[in-house]
Amino acid sequence: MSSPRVLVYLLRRDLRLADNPIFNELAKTFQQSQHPYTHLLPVYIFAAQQIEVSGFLSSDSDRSPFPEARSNVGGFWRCGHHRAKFLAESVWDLKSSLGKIGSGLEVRVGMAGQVIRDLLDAFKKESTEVVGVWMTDEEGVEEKREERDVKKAAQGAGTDFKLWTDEKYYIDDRDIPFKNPRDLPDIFTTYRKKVEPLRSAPRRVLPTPSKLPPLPPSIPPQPAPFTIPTTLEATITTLHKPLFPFLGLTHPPTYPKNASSAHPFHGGETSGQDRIRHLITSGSVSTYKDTRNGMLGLDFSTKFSAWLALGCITARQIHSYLLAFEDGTTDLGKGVHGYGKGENKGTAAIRFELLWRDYFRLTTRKFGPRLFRIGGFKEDTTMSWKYPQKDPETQVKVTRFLEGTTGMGFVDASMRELFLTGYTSNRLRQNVASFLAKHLGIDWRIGAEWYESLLCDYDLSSNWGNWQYTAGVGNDPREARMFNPVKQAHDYDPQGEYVKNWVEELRPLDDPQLLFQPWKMSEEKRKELGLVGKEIVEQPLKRIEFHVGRNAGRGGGRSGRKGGIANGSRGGGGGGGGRGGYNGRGREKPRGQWREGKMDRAMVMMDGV
Ligand SMILES: Cc1cc2nc3c(=O)[nH]c(=O)nc-3n(C[C@H](O)[C@H](O)[C@H](O)COP(=O)(O)OP(=O)(O)OC[C@H]3O[C@@H](n4cnc5c(N)ncnc54)[C@H](O)[C@@H]3O)c2cc1C
Repeated sequence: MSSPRVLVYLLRRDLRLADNPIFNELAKTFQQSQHPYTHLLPVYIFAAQQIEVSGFLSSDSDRSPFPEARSNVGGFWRCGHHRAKFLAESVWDLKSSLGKIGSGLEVRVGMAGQVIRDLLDAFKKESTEVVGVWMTDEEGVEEKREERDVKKAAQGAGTDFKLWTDEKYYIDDRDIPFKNPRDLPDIFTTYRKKVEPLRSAPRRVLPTPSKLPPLPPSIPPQPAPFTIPTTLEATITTLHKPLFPFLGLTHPPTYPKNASSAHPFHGGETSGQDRIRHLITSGSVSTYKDTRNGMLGLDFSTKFSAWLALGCITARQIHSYLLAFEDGTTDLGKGVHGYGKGENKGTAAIRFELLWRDYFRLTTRKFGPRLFRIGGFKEDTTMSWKYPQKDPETQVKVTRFLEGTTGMGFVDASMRELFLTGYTSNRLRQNVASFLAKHLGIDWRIGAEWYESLLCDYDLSSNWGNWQYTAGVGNDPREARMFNPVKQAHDYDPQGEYVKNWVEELRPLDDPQLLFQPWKMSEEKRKELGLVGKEIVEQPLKRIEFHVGRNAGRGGGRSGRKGGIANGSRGGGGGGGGRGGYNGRGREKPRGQWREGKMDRAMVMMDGV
């Protein structure tokens, strides 16, 4: 038998078998009688700069050679418990799928360049030829550095290196209507118009391989001081070990009795695909536009984001399922509202949102490190931010913001939901970001970093781009936009069900006004509920005088807001018709009035537009 020729495929945020350009190429070449490699080694690395890996140390006396994976501004763990779990599940799901078609997946920890160097050295020692190292590209400063390091390691070992484009976005890179990233329009709508009609924009999905080259006969082990667990459960425990207790919070939110999570999903291509099929067969894709501003339940929005972020599914796969449903070309969804009837406002709205994701990714390509700077893409130095590191009062506010005890019911419920489930809806993300950046005037990057730590669906471009957008330093043409979290709560959570779900101590209250701003409670009520002395009641970080208008609350709640501002509104990133999008109906008249003590007059008080 001839000696093995190994190809290494370093997986990153492309954790899927289907519609994967590299696996597709490997499967195709492997079918040919002559192929340049005999074995394939798929490798996934828990990257030490982004995920704390000290839990993988072989013994308690070992020390990690890497600095702690903490964020720059707030010092938070960069990958918190929810995403660590979702990621481990995604890696293990792919490992299992690869195992079923004659391959497998090796897991490593460390810095990518070093891991590849160690691997190539070890193969060399046992005289195994490695013919190439392949990986897909990602936007982002660290990600680009990783690519350069891996390339250097491969070339240093005399091995070919190839960087592939991961085709997980809606519009294929080859079809973007400009070559130079600098030519990306600074306004989403301008970009959208260049790539419409969206329904015919994506390329076809690639076939799923049914057979891949085998793993090499001998695989070098993970070098000391780390040991790789052999089960999913052990991997999750290992990733979680350094993160507790409670990501550093002194008073972390506790799970309210019977609270329902909007994100009980598991990571991996298998569950991601199941989710797409579920939304088709339940008809949720057709109702999406009316429900997408909901906050409670599983299906008000697609929840595709976490799978998309890790590349477990691709945007064009979603598009292709939608096409089949709209055209009635498969039986999936047969009999369901909208089946075989062409594009409807729900399916069009999903495409529209997926394009936002593409767009934010392209802004990262255009602006590079400006993504993380306080002045944002705009390099705006005119805003005066409050920094917790410089001011103890701001530090206290930040802690209360993170723990969900600001006294602004809508914001607190969302921050608790985020901490406890790893998800919070787009509507809430906009309100939370606006509250931190515009009402409290605090360094918006604290919020972006906390989201990075906690969101299951954390995505570099969507997260930082949206935070910038809402903070007024990014790509929002109306930078003075500001959400009124009280009005938003009345509009989108008229009965206060969402706030009650997550802020348990307020559940006995019936009046939404008190749920949204508990400081409005009478002394008597405070005593009755045992809330005397509690910060959320006695020391709100913000008081907003808001008087409910005649129509407030109409049509809100779980099913979104029929006839309300939701249909024509969208704050930071993620659009709606009001910005010239699909089926926009424009903006509704404000239904309440609000006033705030020291509000910057230059700011426009927005109701969610
Ligand atoms: C401050 C802030 C931070 C955010 N951080 C992230 C993040 O880290 N990762 C992330 O995927 N999204 C982020 N978003 C965007 C959006 O909130 C989520 O994509 C969405 O809530 C995920 O739920 P869903 O999949 O049910 O969305 P749906 O409403 O069902 O939308 C379908 C898909 O469209 C894309 N999408 C929708 N809205 C946006 C948007 N505004 N920007 C970019 N893509 C969008 C997502 O891929 C989403 O899965 C952020 C938004 C804000 C305001």
